[in-house]
Amino acid sequence: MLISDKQLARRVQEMSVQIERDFKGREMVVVSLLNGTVLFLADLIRHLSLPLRLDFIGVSSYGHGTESGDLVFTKELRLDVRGRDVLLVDDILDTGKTIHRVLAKLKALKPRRIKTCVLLDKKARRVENVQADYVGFEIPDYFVVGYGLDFAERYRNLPFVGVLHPKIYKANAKTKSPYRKKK
Ligand SMILES: O=P(O)(O)OC[C@H]1O[C@H](OP(=O)(O)OP(=O)(O)O)[C@H](O)[C@@H]1O
Ligand SMILES: Nc1nc2[nH]cnc2c(=O)[nH]1
Repeated sequence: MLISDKQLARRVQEMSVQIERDFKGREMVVVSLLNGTVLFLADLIRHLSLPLRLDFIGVSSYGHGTESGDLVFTKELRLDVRGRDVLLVDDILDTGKTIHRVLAKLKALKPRRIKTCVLLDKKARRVENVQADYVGFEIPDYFVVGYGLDFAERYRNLPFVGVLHPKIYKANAKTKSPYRKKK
């Protein structure tokens, strides 16, 4: 275990206080990245008493492994963010490729401002020059699972953040993808 459920709860609450202070006075649009943010997002927004609208972008690049690959968009944003204050939420900032691409996509929609919020920041593997405005925890270079984060779609339901033992992903390296085959 790297971060316990109690530590997560305390930090998420602290982050919500910071966000409320910065977004006061205007309705915000929370844009959350699927699938990894489910638990973090649910806990974060229940602490926000500001008016907000919520939408999702589906984006995936890790497939069933532990290395970033091609980025695939699985769901597009539906809310209009033009002129709006946007809070972009993701579970982890690692190479930065996901947030970098999503930010470019969002900026093209002309929001008034975008702030980024991530639960975990793994600086050691950064490839793109991106930083988040709100960070829950900086973590070392481990492949982590739980509290929404998966390995091959498993472990998202763990209430804490844990480090995946290398023997698990090494053993899985030769197994089939959990995804449906394209017809
Ligand atoms: O900074 P990066 O190296 O781009 O990595 C971060 C992204 O990787 C994970 O997504 P994943 O592709 O595993 O999809 P998921 O959210 O459905 O698990 C995670 O949820 C982030 O969005
Ligand atoms: N589950 C999981 N997804 C990631 N995406 C980028 N880094 C990670 C990680 O450490 N764990």
